[in-house]
Amino acid sequence: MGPKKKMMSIELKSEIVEKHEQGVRVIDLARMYGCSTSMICSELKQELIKGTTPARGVTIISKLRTSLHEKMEKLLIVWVTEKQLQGGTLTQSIMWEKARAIYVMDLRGKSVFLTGGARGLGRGIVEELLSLGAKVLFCDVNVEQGRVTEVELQKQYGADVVFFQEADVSDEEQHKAAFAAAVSKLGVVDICVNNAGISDENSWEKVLEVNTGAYIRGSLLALKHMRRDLGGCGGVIINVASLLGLMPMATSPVYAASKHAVVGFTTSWAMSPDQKEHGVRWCCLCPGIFNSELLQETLNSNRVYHVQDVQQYLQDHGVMPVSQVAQAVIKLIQDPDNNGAILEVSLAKGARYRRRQIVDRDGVSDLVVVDTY
Ligand SMILES: NC(=O)c1ccc[n+]([C@@H]2O[C@H](COP(=O)([O-])OP(=O)(O)OC[C@H]3O[C@@H](n4cnc5c(N)ncnc54)[C@H](O)[C@@H]3O)[C@@H](O)[C@H]2O)c1
Ligand SMILES: CCCCC/C=C\C=C\[C@H](O)C/C=C\C/C=C\CCCC(=O)O
Repeated sequence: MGPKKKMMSIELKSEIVEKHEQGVRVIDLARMYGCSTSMICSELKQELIKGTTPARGVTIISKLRTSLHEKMEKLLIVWVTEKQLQGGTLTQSIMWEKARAIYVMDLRGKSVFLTGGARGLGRGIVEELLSLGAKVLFCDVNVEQGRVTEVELQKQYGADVVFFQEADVSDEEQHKAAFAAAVSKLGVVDICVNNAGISDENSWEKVLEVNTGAYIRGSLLALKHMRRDLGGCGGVIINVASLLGLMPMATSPVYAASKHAVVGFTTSWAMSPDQKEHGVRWCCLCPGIFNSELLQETLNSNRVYHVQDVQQYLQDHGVMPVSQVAQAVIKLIQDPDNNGAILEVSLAKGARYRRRQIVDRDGVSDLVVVDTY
């Protein structure tokens, strides 16, 4: 016979639920009440789904309003009152801007692990994060460039806020060691950006290893570290895919396959019924072509088919600067309500959330498209 399950009184259960709503972590509740974290999780879950009716659904949703939401509303009211006392003019759009500024995730002191930060978009994202007060450990296979970038950024932002770690993310041990270095240097990883990518139609195994395999491994490493129900602090996982994760392109079948896989993986994890307990938010970035070394190297090689079509396209349409795409990553990170989001970025239309497709499980032809976020 296995160990007897510890019984909990209704009073004790509601005390636990109340403490959890006030922000006490699952692991601390387990310590406080002398039981396992899984027992606490199952009590919290049962409480949430027990006897759900439309009216109760509304109550549950209003319970999900965190103390953070309330704190933000209070800050906004104080700000509006002060403005009115000073006789300032307040338009709806000014208030909206301020509400957004209060609402977005504050990056000061947040810790980030990013892959492929030596140059290109990775470096651009690191710079944006540092300018907003975050601390970053980035890894890269290009040691020489990684060190140069580290020195330049340390000079600008401080020696204790940005670190480089050599790692080829297609190598499991190196990738894990780089993530562990981030935890050890920064204390915790709040945000994980999987960005390192390559484009080479002559080498499909390598492309899948770097663009897909390492993204899956990196996401799972981050999830395990961040999961609130396992004692972590929650967090955000951003996977840099591509417009070619959403559409086909004759130039790049392998690359497109590698990026479609990332979108499928990320958006599927975002749908986990346990997502609220994990406290981990999943998002995809899908940019069009931007001006990085990867683009230049690809255009000067035989790594894509019909390269002259790409050159023509770029001549006709132009190309985005890295900074525009890096700022879109910040938008994704800062919006606290966008779990499962796909943010497209293009020169023609800027950064736009992709409208969500609700696909009937009997088939995908009758799409229902809904606006979200
Ligand atoms: N450039 C574009 O037009 C474009 C468009 C959409 C999406 N993307 C994606 O954006 C991401 C960044 O691309 P970029 O244009 O800045 O490329 P980039 O080549 O300029 O920078 C990528 C960085 O990743 C590093 N890297 C590559 N393989 C690695 C590995 N195995 N381990 C560790 N580091 C590795 C490189 O050394 C480099 O520093 C990629 O995932 C790419 O697929 C690029
Ligand atoms: C298209 C192959 C060019 C190869 C350049 C190297 C890597 C870049 C890969 C990108 O992920 C490609 C992304 C999108 C290309 C697709 C459509 C272009 C639309 C561009 C726009 O509106 O900005």
